[in-house]
Amino acid sequence: MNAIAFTDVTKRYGDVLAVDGLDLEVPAGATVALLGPNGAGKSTSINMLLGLLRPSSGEIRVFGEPPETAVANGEIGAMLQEGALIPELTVAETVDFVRRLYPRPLPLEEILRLADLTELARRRADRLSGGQTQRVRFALAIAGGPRLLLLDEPTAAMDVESRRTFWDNMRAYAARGRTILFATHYLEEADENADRVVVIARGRVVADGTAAEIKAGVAGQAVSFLLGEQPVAGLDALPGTTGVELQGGRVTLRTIDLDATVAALYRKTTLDIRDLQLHGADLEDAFLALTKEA
Ligand SMILES: Nc1ncnc2c1ncn2[C@@H]1O[C@H](COP(=O)(O)OP(=O)(O)OP(=O)(O)O)[C@@H](O)[C@H]1O
Repeated sequence: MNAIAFTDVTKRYGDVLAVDGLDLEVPAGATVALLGPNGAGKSTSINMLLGLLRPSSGEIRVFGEPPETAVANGEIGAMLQEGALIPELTVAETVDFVRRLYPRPLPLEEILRLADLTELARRRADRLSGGQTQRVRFALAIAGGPRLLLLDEPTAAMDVESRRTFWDNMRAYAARGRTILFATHYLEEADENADRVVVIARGRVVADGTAAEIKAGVAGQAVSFLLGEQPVAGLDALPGTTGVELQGGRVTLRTIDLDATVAALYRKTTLDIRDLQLHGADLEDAFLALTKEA
């Protein structure tokens, strides 16, 4: 069953086309990163999934239902970009207050444990650090035991240590078979924490797959080697090769098929090749190539 299905969804704000014919299906149990530059349409898509915005056209379903129904049934939890806590309440009081609003909440102790807040349970909300506040917001997002968890740039204000803890907590929740969609512009976060990365730019999906598939789909791979005085003529005809560069005796072949290029280099030439190095595209190269203005 699909947790999320967007079918040809468009969202306009006046003249601005924020989401442009978005088609996206996320099966139940997946952890998906929505990766895109500023203004790509990530927050708009998440707000539509929560029923906070209506699409201008197209259809959205969450577990087969309209978003409003899924929200009313406590199926969706969300951590959005803003949202203040009530300063006078303790962490435990805050979480307990919110969990009681849901039809099938998780037990309080379990929520505190999943969000790494057990030791801070009696701390007042206005005495928390930024990273601790984010953990409370995560706790509120999972309080109802949602089948679908939406996180809009959840680590934006966190330091390195808080981020690590946050993603550990997120993965522990995902491991219970829950579906997670998170928006980010951090490539490493998408790479490390999602089993699928959907790259969006200008309101459309421009790539969709595992991080490895997205990297492999971009012509950013290369092989380089030392050739000494031997001639470079003919190397541009090797399979997959898109360019040849020569610098200080080192030849670099750019390729869209690293395996084929390297195999042909050994099998189809008689060159004496030294110090062969392979250069894979990284996700950053792929992301920049995919999202740059057409
Ligand atoms: N309420 C609004 N009124 C008019 N335009 C809007 C509104 N909200 C968003 N937009 C525009 O819609 C486009 C998509 O914005 P959105 O916030 O969904 O992108 P995003 O991918 O979440 O960006 P960011 O990473 O910066 O949060 C942008 O061009 C933005 O300026």
